[in-house]
Amino acid sequence: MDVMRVLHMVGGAGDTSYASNSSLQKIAISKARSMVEDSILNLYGTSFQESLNIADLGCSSGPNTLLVIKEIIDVTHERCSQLQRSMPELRLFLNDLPGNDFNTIFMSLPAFYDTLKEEKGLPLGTCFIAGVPGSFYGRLFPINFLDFVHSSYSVHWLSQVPQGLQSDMGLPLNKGNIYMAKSSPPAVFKAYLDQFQSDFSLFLNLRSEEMTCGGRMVQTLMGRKGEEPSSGDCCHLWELLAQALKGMVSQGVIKEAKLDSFDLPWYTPSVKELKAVIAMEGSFVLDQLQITEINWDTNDNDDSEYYFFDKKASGQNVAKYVRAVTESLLANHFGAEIIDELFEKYAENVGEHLAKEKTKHVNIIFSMAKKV
Ligand SMILES: C[S@@+](CC[C@H](N)C(=O)[O-])C[C@H]1O[C@@H](n2cnc3c(N)ncnc32)[C@H](O)[C@@H]1O
Repeated sequence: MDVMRVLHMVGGAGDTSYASNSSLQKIAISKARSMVEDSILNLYGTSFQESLNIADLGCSSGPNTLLVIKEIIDVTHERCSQLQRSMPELRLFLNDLPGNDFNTIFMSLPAFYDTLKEEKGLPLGTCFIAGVPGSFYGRLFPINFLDFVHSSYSVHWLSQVPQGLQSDMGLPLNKGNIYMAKSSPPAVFKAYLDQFQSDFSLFLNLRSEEMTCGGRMVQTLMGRKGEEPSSGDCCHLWELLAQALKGMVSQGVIKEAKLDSFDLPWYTPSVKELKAVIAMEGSFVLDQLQITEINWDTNDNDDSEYYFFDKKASGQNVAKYVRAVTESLLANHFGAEIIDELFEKYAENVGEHLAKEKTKHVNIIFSMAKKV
């Protein structure tokens, strides 16, 4: 599968779109806010440049896309007001793969510029927003260009399904699974880790070329707390999806060989694995790093005493946001006609699981500066 060509979040604003089903990622963005603020203040508060070039990598389309941009504009604006300086010109670049729904973003820009003017008194000509289609596993910007890079929930996507998931005879090694699972053989864990190390190292190397010395980066990735590669906090979500697919194999809706040849281009690193790649690649100094957790059921994240668990509603909530991010890959491999049924089964599996055990996603948020 050519991941860079096939992968895209469900576009538009319909019931199954990413725009309507990205509450998980919205919570993740809010958890990284203080690190973004610190990085921008560090960057701008010492240099007072006339312009800042800023990129959001893997911006997708929907409310979150402009949320991050608004946060960056707000913090720069507040800082300038405190210092009684005029705003630098902000050049904001929204990057995603070419299949991303950039049209929806572009159509929302006039209203966004109006909001900036009404809320902040920022006239047109203070912020320039542009789309940059392309893979962040390739060069996207000129040399020494970017002052700040942000990326949330994107770099855990690998550039390709790892090589090495087949035996020498070409037989699938990860039979019945779609990601690293407890029943996966060691070669599968190795193949996934190798791919992550090579992709993340390439990502850092490319950004180090594009970023200015002292330029800053803030990233949020889904990760795992422990070193055990198939631990529940990162893999169970996919084991339940594999279970739903297996059910469809038993019913004869999907061929077993089709399931055996599908693996997700995705990796949830541990902090140790992440730090090792940053150190080995060598272009960046790690500044802050934090682990946060978000309940799978995103309606249950404000610790409200008024939250009542509803197995069906919780299962459907999780299934909707998982569908919004994986539908393009699954439909490409298994056919679009299985998707509705698959996610009905998946919602049931997730509901059953959550009835037994409240489960959380693990996020690693970190900030780095490019070495001078
Ligand atoms: C789950 S979305 C996150 C979107 C947004 N940052 C948010 O937090 O809501 C992940 C995005 O990363 C993008 N992505 C994955 N691999 C990419 C790559 N190699 N280059 C650029 N974008 C990529 C996907 O297309 C998708 O839009």
